[in-house]
Amino acid sequence: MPLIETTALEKRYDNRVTALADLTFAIEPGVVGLVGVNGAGKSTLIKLALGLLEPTGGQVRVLGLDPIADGDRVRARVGYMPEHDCLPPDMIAAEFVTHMARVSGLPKAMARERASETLRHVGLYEERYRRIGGYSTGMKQRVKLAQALVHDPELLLLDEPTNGLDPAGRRAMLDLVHRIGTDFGISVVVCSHLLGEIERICTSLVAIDAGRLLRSATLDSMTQARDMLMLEIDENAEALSAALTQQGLEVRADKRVLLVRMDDEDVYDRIRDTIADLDLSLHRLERQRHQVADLFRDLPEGAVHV
Ligand SMILES: Nc1ncnc2c1ncn2[C@@H]1O[C@H](COP(=O)(O)OP(=O)(O)OP(=O)(O)O)[C@@H](O)[C@H]1O
Repeated sequence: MPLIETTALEKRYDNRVTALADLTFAIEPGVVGLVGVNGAGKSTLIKLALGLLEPTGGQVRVLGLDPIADGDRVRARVGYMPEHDCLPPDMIAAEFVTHMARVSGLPKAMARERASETLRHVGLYEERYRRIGGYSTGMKQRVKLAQALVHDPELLLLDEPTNGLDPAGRRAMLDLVHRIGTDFGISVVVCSHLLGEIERICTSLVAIDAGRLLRSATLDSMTQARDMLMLEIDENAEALSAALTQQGLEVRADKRVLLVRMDDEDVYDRIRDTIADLDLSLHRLERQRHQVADLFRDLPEGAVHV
């Protein structure tokens, strides 16, 4: 079952601002990056998925449920980390996370135990009895993450979890998110306006711009299908290009350099055999792995920050 599935989803604010339009996609379990520049509609999508907002058109399903009609069931199975600072500065972290566990319906003793455990997972065990107001930005982000995790959800929705952090803090937060996905087996949707930052921890990506879908695909399908073999030969590149094209391979030629799409591993053998048949001498052969960011460069300028 998809984690989140939308069909022609639309959200207009005050009948004026169209935050999302005709958005149709389905994402499978894993760590999913939701990318788009500020204002693209990421937070709106998350709020629709939580049932905090109602669509003005189309529909959204979360774990197969309608977030408006089945709001309680969705909230029981989903954890949410909001983008902006929303923590009570005078509360002690352990008390706050325990309280959030109680709000989710856990009995008192279990809520306390889960709060300690969750604060340990996010790296705040030693500091758990300190006032939140005295925490650094990185520690506050971790408390927000802990309260989202405390009721042991199946799906975490994280709105810009690296907001306000320095580069080391951003890396640490993303490593933590990655571990939640791999070690605890919890699916995660992580919003970011920086594709390059989150691609390394994601199993799939959904990119939106001005409320519309740009792309939705798994990382594997994005990278593998786009790998190319770069080969350089001393002479007669045109003959080699023609022979490979005739075999159905996709070839781009630029003087002595050819780029051949790697559809499968036997492309290596076919190139080797063709070079031998034509009696050419190969100067260089290299596999060019495409960075995910490369695949977004052909999109409208500024649509996604890579
Ligand atoms: N409550 C609101 N009333 C009116 N317009 C809104 C409201 N909330 C968001 N918008 C508008 O909807 C659009 C999408 O906003 P949204 O916050 O979903 O984008 P975002 O991708 O999450 O960006 P950011 O990371 O800056 O929050 C923007 O044009 C924004 O100004």
